[in-house]
Amino acid sequence: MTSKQNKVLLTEVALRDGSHALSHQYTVDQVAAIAKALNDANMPYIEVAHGDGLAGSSLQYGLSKTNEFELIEAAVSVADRAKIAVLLLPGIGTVKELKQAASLGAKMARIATHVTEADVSAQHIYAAKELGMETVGFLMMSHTAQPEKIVEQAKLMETYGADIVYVVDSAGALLPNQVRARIRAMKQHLSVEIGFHAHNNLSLAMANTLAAIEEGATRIDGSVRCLGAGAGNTQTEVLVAVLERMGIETGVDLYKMMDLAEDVIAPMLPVPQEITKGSLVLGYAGVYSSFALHAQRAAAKFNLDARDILIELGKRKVVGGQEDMIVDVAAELAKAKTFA
Ligand SMILES: CC[C@H](O)CC(=O)C(=O)O
Ligand SMILES: [Mn+2]
Repeated sequence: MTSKQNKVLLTEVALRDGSHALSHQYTVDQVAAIAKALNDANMPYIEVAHGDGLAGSSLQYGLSKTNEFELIEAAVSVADRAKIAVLLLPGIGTVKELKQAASLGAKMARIATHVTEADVSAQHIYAAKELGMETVGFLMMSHTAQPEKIVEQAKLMETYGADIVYVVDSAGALLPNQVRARIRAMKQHLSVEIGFHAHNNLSLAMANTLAAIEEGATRIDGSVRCLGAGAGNTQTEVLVAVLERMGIETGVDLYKMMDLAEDVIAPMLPVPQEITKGSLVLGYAGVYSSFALHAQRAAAKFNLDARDILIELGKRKVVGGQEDMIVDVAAELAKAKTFA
Protein backbone atom coordinates (compact mmCIF):
# COMPACT_ATOMS: atom_id res chain seq x y z
CA MET A 1 0.00 0.00 0.00
CA THR A 2 1.36 3.44 -0.85
CA SER A 3 -0.04 6.20 1.28
CA LYS A 4 0.07 9.91 0.52
CA GLN A 5 0.03 10.66 4.27
CA ASN A 6 3.07 10.59 6.47
CA LYS A 7 1.30 11.69 9.62
CA VAL A 8 -2.09 11.07 11.28
CA LEU A 9 -3.55 12.17 14.60
CA LEU A 10 -5.19 9.46 16.69
CA THR A 11 -8.13 9.69 19.06
CA GLU A 12 -8.45 6.92 21.66
CA VAL A 13 -12.13 6.10 22.19
CA ALA A 14 -12.02 3.24 24.75
CA LEU A 15 -13.12 5.60 27.52
CA ARG A 16 -16.26 6.47 25.53
CA ASP A 17 -17.08 3.83 22.87
CA GLY A 18 -15.68 1.21 25.28
CA SER A 19 -18.22 2.33 27.83
CA HIS A 20 -20.85 0.43 25.76
CA ALA A 21 -18.85 -2.79 26.13
CA LEU A 22 -18.59 -2.28 29.91
CA SER A 23 -22.27 -1.34 30.31
CA HIS A 24 -21.12 2.17 31.30
CA GLN A 25 -19.52 0.94 34.53
CA TYR A 26 -16.24 2.92 34.44
CA THR A 27 -14.96 4.17 37.79
CA VAL A 28 -12.92 7.32 38.45
CA ASP A 29 -9.87 5.21 39.31
CA GLN A 30 -10.07 3.23 36.07
CA VAL A 31 -10.48 6.35 33.94
CA ALA A 32 -7.65 8.15 35.73
CA ALA A 33 -5.32 5.16 35.31
CA ILE A 34 -6.16 4.63 31.63
CA ALA A 35 -6.06 8.33 30.73
CA LYS A 36 -2.69 8.69 32.48
CA ALA A 37 -1.26 5.72 30.59
CA LEU A 38 -2.59 7.12 27.29
CA ASN A 39 -1.20 10.56 28.09
CA ASP A 40 2.18 9.02 28.93
CA ALA A 41 2.06 7.11 25.64
CA ASN A 42 1.63 10.49 23.90
CA MET A 43 -1.91 9.83 22.64
CA PRO A 44 -3.02 13.21 21.25
CA TYR A 45 -6.76 12.94 22.01
CA ILE A 46 -8.65 10.85 24.57
CA GLU A 47 -12.45 10.73 24.36
CA VAL A 48 -14.32 10.43 27.68
CA ALA A 49 -18.11 10.28 28.08
CA HIS A 50 -21.01 7.90 28.40
CA GLY A 51 -21.09 5.56 25.36
CA ASP A 52 -23.99 7.52 23.90
CA GLY A 53 -22.27 10.81 24.59
CA LEU A 54 -22.82 13.49 27.20
CA ALA A 55 -26.02 12.99 29.19
CA GLY A 56 -26.39 9.49 27.77
CA SER A 57 -26.78 7.97 31.22
CA SER A 58 -30.45 6.95 31.33
CA LEU A 59 -32.67 3.89 31.55
CA GLN A 60 -32.97 3.93 27.76
CA TYR A 61 -29.23 3.99 27.00
CA GLY A 62 -27.87 2.46 30.21
CA LEU A 63 -27.11 4.12 33.52
CA SER A 64 -23.51 5.12 34.19
CA LYS A 65 -21.93 3.87 37.39
CA THR A 66 -20.10 7.19 37.76
CA ASN A 67 -21.21 10.66 36.77
CA GLU A 68 -19.41 11.35 33.48
CA PHE A 69 -18.29 14.79 34.60
CA GLU A 70 -16.31 13.15 37.40
CA LEU A 71 -14.74 10.92 34.76
CA ILE A 72 -13.91 13.88 32.53
CA GLU A 73 -12.42 15.73 35.49
CA ALA A 74 -10.32 12.69 36.40
CA ALA A 75 -9.01 12.38 32.84
CA VAL A 76 -8.23 16.09 32.57
CA SER A 77 -6.35 16.00 35.90
CA VAL A 78 -3.87 13.37 34.65
CA ALA A 79 -3.51 14.56 31.04
CA ASP A 80 -0.85 17.23 30.82
CA ARG A 81 -0.24 16.61 27.10
CA ALA A 82 -3.30 14.83 25.71
CA LYS A 83 -6.49 16.74 24.95
CA ILE A 84 -9.70 15.37 26.40
CA ALA A 85 -12.53 15.04 23.89
CA VAL A 86 -16.24 14.59 24.54
CA LEU A 87 -18.97 13.21 22.29
CA LEU A 88 -22.37 14.83 22.09
CA LEU A 89 -25.45 13.60 20.24
CA PRO A 90 -27.87 16.53 19.83
CA GLY A 91 -31.14 15.42 21.39
CA ILE A 92 -29.38 13.37 24.05
CA GLY A 93 -26.84 15.98 25.20
CA THR A 94 -27.35 19.73 25.14
CA VAL A 95 -25.23 22.87 25.05
CA LYS A 96 -25.49 22.93 28.85
CA GLU A 97 -23.49 19.68 29.17
CA LEU A 98 -21.05 20.88 26.52
CA LYS A 99 -20.37 24.02 28.56
CA GLN A 100 -19.88 21.93 31.69
CA ALA A 101 -17.40 19.65 29.90
CA ALA A 102 -15.49 22.68 28.57
CA SER A 103 -15.39 24.26 32.01
CA LEU A 104 -13.80 21.05 33.34
CA GLY A 105 -11.08 21.23 30.71
CA ALA A 106 -12.38 19.23 27.71
CA LYS A 107 -10.75 20.70 24.60
CA MET A 108 -12.46 18.84 21.77
CA ALA A 109 -16.19 18.46 21.05
CA ARG A 110 -17.36 15.72 18.71
CA ILE A 111 -20.91 16.41 17.59
CA ALA A 112 -22.54 13.22 16.30
CA THR A 113 -25.61 12.95 14.10
CA HIS A 114 -27.12 10.31 11.86
CA VAL A 115 -25.40 10.65 8.47
CA THR A 116 -28.43 12.31 6.85
CA GLU A 117 -29.25 14.64 9.74
CA ALA A 118 -26.26 16.97 9.98
CA ASP A 119 -28.59 19.98 10.19
CA VAL A 120 -29.35 19.16 13.84
CA SER A 121 -25.69 19.77 14.71
CA ALA A 122 -25.60 23.51 13.86
CA GLN A 123 -26.35 24.88 17.31
CA HIS A 124 -23.91 22.51 19.03
CA ILE A 125 -21.09 23.14 16.58
CA TYR A 126 -21.53 26.91 16.95
CA ALA A 127 -21.54 26.54 20.75
CA ALA A 128 -18.42 24.35 20.77
CA LYS A 129 -16.56 26.85 18.61
CA GLU A 130 -17.62 29.69 20.88
CA LEU A 131 -16.28 27.72 23.82
CA GLY A 132 -12.93 27.59 22.01
CA MET A 133 -13.09 23.82 21.48
CA GLU A 134 -11.66 22.00 18.49
CA THR A 135 -14.84 20.73 16.87
CA VAL A 136 -15.60 17.55 14.98
CA GLY A 137 -18.70 16.67 12.97
CA PHE A 138 -19.29 12.93 13.39
CA LEU A 139 -21.52 11.39 10.68
CA MET A 140 -22.78 8.12 12.14
CA MET A 141 -24.07 5.09 10.20
CA SER A 142 -22.20 6.29 7.11
CA HIS A 143 -22.78 2.96 5.35
CA THR A 144 -26.43 3.94 4.84
CA ALA A 145 -25.64 6.95 2.61
CA GLN A 146 -23.96 7.32 -0.76
CA PRO A 147 -20.78 9.43 -1.06
CA GLU A 148 -22.66 12.41 -2.63
CA LYS A 149 -25.07 12.52 0.30
CA ILE A 150 -22.22 12.32 2.80
CA VAL A 151 -20.45 15.20 1.06
CA GLU A 152 -23.64 17.28 1.23
CA GLN A 153 -24.04 16.57 4.96
CA ALA A 154 -20.35 17.06 5.74
CA LYS A 155 -20.46 20.42 3.96
CA LEU A 156 -23.24 21.50 6.30
CA MET A 157 -21.02 20.69 9.28
CA GLU A 158 -18.13 22.51 7.64
CA THR A 159 -20.37 25.56 7.14
CA TYR A 160 -21.38 25.51 10.81
CA GLY A 161 -17.67 25.70 11.72
CA ALA A 162 -16.52 22.10 12.23
CA ASP A 163 -12.73 21.79 11.98
CA ILE A 164 -12.88 18.11 11.08
CA VAL A 165 -15.63 15.86 9.70
CA TYR A 166 -15.64 12.11 10.32
CA VAL A 167 -17.05 9.21 8.34
CA VAL A 168 -18.30 6.91 11.10
CA ASP A 169 -18.85 3.24 10.34
CA SER A 170 -21.08 2.73 13.37
CA ALA A 171 -22.27 -0.75 12.39
CA GLY A 172 -18.90 -1.95 11.11
CA ALA A 173 -20.67 -2.59 7.81
CA LEU A 174 -18.52 -0.76 5.28
CA LEU A 175 -16.21 -2.56 2.88
CA PRO A 176 -12.82 -1.05 1.99
CA ASN A 177 -13.92 0.14 -1.48
CA GLN A 178 -16.93 1.87 0.11
CA VAL A 179 -14.67 3.61 2.62
CA ARG A 180 -12.43 4.74 -0.22
CA ALA A 181 -15.33 6.18 -2.21
CA ARG A 182 -16.63 8.12 0.81
CA ILE A 183 -13.29 9.58 1.92
CA ARG A 184 -12.25 10.36 -1.67
CA ALA A 185 -15.46 12.29 -2.32
CA MET A 186 -15.04 14.24 0.90
CA LYS A 187 -11.42 15.07 0.12
CA GLN A 188 -12.51 16.39 -3.27
CA HIS A 189 -15.26 18.64 -1.96
CA LEU A 190 -14.28 19.76 1.55
CA SER A 191 -11.53 21.97 2.92
CA VAL A 192 -11.56 20.65 6.48
CA GLU A 193 -9.65 17.61 7.70
CA ILE A 194 -11.36 14.24 7.28
CA GLY A 195 -11.55 11.58 9.98
CA PHE A 196 -12.55 7.93 10.07
CA HIS A 197 -14.04 5.82 12.90
CA ALA A 198 -14.32 2.08 12.32
CA HIS A 199 -15.99 -0.90 14.00
CA ASN A 200 -14.59 -4.38 13.59
CA ASN A 201 -17.78 -6.42 13.21
CA LEU A 202 -16.70 -7.73 9.78
CA SER A 203 -13.02 -7.87 10.80
CA LEU A 204 -12.40 -4.92 8.46
CA ALA A 205 -11.62 -2.12 10.91
CA MET A 206 -7.89 -2.13 10.16
CA ALA A 207 -8.28 -2.58 6.39
CA ASN A 208 -10.91 0.17 6.29
CA THR A 209 -8.76 2.49 8.39
CA LEU A 210 -5.77 2.02 6.09
CA ALA A 211 -8.02 2.61 3.06
CA ALA A 212 -9.27 5.84 4.68
CA ILE A 213 -5.72 7.01 5.38
CA GLU A 214 -4.66 6.18 1.86
CA GLU A 215 -7.50 8.35 0.55
CA GLY A 216 -6.42 11.25 2.74
CA ALA A 217 -8.07 10.87 6.16
CA THR A 218 -5.77 12.42 8.78
CA ARG A 219 -7.81 11.91 11.96
CA ILE A 220 -8.29 8.31 13.03
CA ASP A 221 -10.05 6.67 15.96
CA GLY A 222 -8.97 3.51 17.69
CA SER A 223 -9.74 1.64 20.87
CA VAL A 224 -7.05 -0.05 22.88
CA ARG A 225 -7.60 -3.85 22.99
CA CYS A 226 -10.65 -3.19 20.73
CA LEU A 227 -12.60 -1.83 23.71
CA GLY A 228 -15.61 -0.42 21.85
CA ALA A 229 -19.19 -1.31 20.98
CA GLY A 230 -19.88 -4.52 19.04
CA ALA A 231 -16.54 -6.13 18.11
CA GLY A 232 -14.82 -2.87 19.05
CA ASN A 233 -12.96 -0.36 16.90
CA THR A 234 -9.63 -0.43 15.12
CA GLN A 235 -7.30 -1.81 17.78
CA THR A 236 -5.16 1.19 18.69
CA GLU A 237 -1.92 -0.50 19.67
CA VAL A 238 -2.02 -2.65 16.52
CA LEU A 239 -2.75 0.44 14.41
CA VAL A 240 0.23 2.25 15.94
CA ALA A 241 2.47 -0.71 15.03
CA VAL A 242 1.11 -1.01 11.49
CA LEU A 243 1.40 2.73 10.80
CA GLU A 244 4.94 2.74 12.15
CA ARG A 245 5.79 -0.09 9.74
CA MET A 246 4.24 1.96 6.92
CA GLY A 247 6.28 5.02 7.81
CA ILE A 248 3.22 6.95 8.95
CA GLU A 249 3.89 8.96 12.08
CA THR A 250 1.45 8.97 15.01
CA GLY A 251 3.80 10.13 17.76
CA VAL A 252 2.32 7.41 19.99
CA ASP A 253 4.61 5.10 21.97
CA LEU A 254 4.02 1.53 20.81
CA TYR A 255 5.41 -0.30 23.85
CA LYS A 256 3.42 1.85 26.27
CA MET A 257 0.22 1.15 24.31
CA MET A 258 0.99 -2.58 24.27
CA ASP A 259 1.53 -2.58 28.03
CA LEU A 260 -1.68 -0.63 28.66
CA ALA A 261 -3.63 -3.10 26.51
CA GLU A 262 -2.16 -6.17 28.16
CA ASP A 263 -1.75 -5.13 31.78
CA VAL A 264 -4.66 -2.75 32.37
CA ILE A 265 -7.40 -3.19 29.76
CA ALA A 266 -7.40 -6.98 29.24
CA PRO A 267 -7.96 -7.78 32.95
CA MET A 268 -10.89 -5.33 33.01
CA LEU A 269 -12.83 -6.98 30.19
CA PRO A 270 -15.75 -9.19 31.27
CA VAL A 271 -15.05 -11.31 28.17
CA PRO A 272 -12.27 -10.84 25.60
CA GLN A 273 -13.27 -8.61 22.69
CA GLU A 274 -13.83 -10.93 19.76
CA ILE A 275 -16.10 -11.18 16.76
CA THR A 276 -18.99 -13.22 18.06
CA LYS A 277 -21.99 -14.21 15.95
CA GLY A 278 -23.77 -11.34 17.70
CA SER A 279 -21.30 -8.70 16.50
CA LEU A 280 -20.75 -10.33 13.09
CA VAL A 281 -24.45 -10.15 12.29
CA LEU A 282 -24.50 -6.44 13.17
CA GLY A 283 -21.85 -5.74 10.54
CA TYR A 284 -23.52 -8.07 8.05
CA ALA A 285 -26.95 -6.53 8.60
CA GLY A 286 -25.66 -2.97 8.94
CA VAL A 287 -27.36 -2.33 12.26
CA TYR A 288 -25.99 -0.36 15.19
CA SER A 289 -24.95 -2.46 18.20
CA SER A 290 -27.51 -0.99 20.60
CA PHE A 291 -30.17 -2.97 18.69
CA ALA A 292 -28.65 -6.38 19.49
CA LEU A 293 -29.99 -6.89 23.00
CA HIS A 294 -33.50 -5.72 22.08
CA ALA A 295 -33.49 -8.05 19.08
CA GLN A 296 -32.51 -10.98 21.32
CA ARG A 297 -35.40 -10.19 23.66
CA ALA A 298 -37.87 -9.90 20.78
CA ALA A 299 -36.54 -13.16 19.31
CA ALA A 300 -37.20 -14.97 22.59
CA LYS A 301 -40.70 -13.49 22.83
CA PHE A 302 -41.71 -14.38 19.23
CA ASN A 303 -39.70 -17.62 18.97
CA LEU A 304 -37.49 -16.26 16.19
CA ASP A 305 -33.77 -16.14 15.40
CA ALA A 306 -32.47 -12.69 16.46
CA ARG A 307 -30.30 -12.64 13.31
CA ASP A 308 -33.41 -12.64 11.10
CA ILE A 309 -34.79 -9.67 13.01
CA LEU A 310 -31.52 -7.74 12.71
CA ILE A 311 -31.18 -8.47 9.00
CA GLU A 312 -34.73 -7.24 8.38
CA LEU A 313 -34.02 -4.11 10.45
CA GLY A 314 -30.90 -3.51 8.35
CA LYS A 315 -32.98 -3.72 5.15
CA ARG A 316 -35.27 -1.07 6.61
CA LYS A 317 -32.26 1.15 7.42
CA VAL A 318 -33.26 1.74 11.03
CA VAL A 319 -31.46 4.50 12.87
CA GLY A 320 -30.70 5.00 16.57
CA GLY A 321 -33.90 5.96 18.37
CA GLN A 322 -36.03 3.57 16.28
CA GLU A 323 -35.63 0.68 18.73
CA ASP A 324 -39.43 0.53 18.99
CA MET A 325 -39.45 -0.91 15.45
CA ILE A 326 -37.76 -4.08 16.68
CA VAL A 327 -40.90 -5.52 18.21
CA ASP A 328 -42.99 -4.52 15.15
CA VAL A 329 -40.54 -6.26 12.83
CA ALA A 330 -40.43 -9.35 15.08
CA ALA A 331 -44.24 -9.50 15.14
CA GLU A 332 -44.35 -9.25 11.32
CA LEU A 333 -41.72 -11.98 10.90
CA ALA A 334 -43.55 -14.25 13.36
CA LYS A 335 -46.82 -13.72 11.49
CA ALA A 336 -45.19 -14.45 8.14
CA LYS A 337 -43.68 -17.64 9.63
CA THR A 338 -47.06 -18.78 10.91
CA PHE A 339 -48.69 -18.36 7.48
CA ALA A 340 -45.76 -19.76 5.50
C1 LIG B 1 -24.54 6.12 20.09
C2 LIG B 1 -23.27 6.85 19.81
C3 LIG B 1 -22.30 5.97 19.07
O1 LIG B 1 -21.77 4.99 19.94
C4 LIG B 1 -21.24 6.80 18.43
C5 LIG B 1 -20.25 5.92 17.75
O2 LIG B 1 -19.17 5.68 18.24
C6 LIG B 1 -20.62 5.26 16.49
O3 LIG B 1 -21.66 5.60 15.88
O4 LIG B 1 -19.86 4.37 16.08
MN1 LIG C 1 -18.32 3.82 17.58
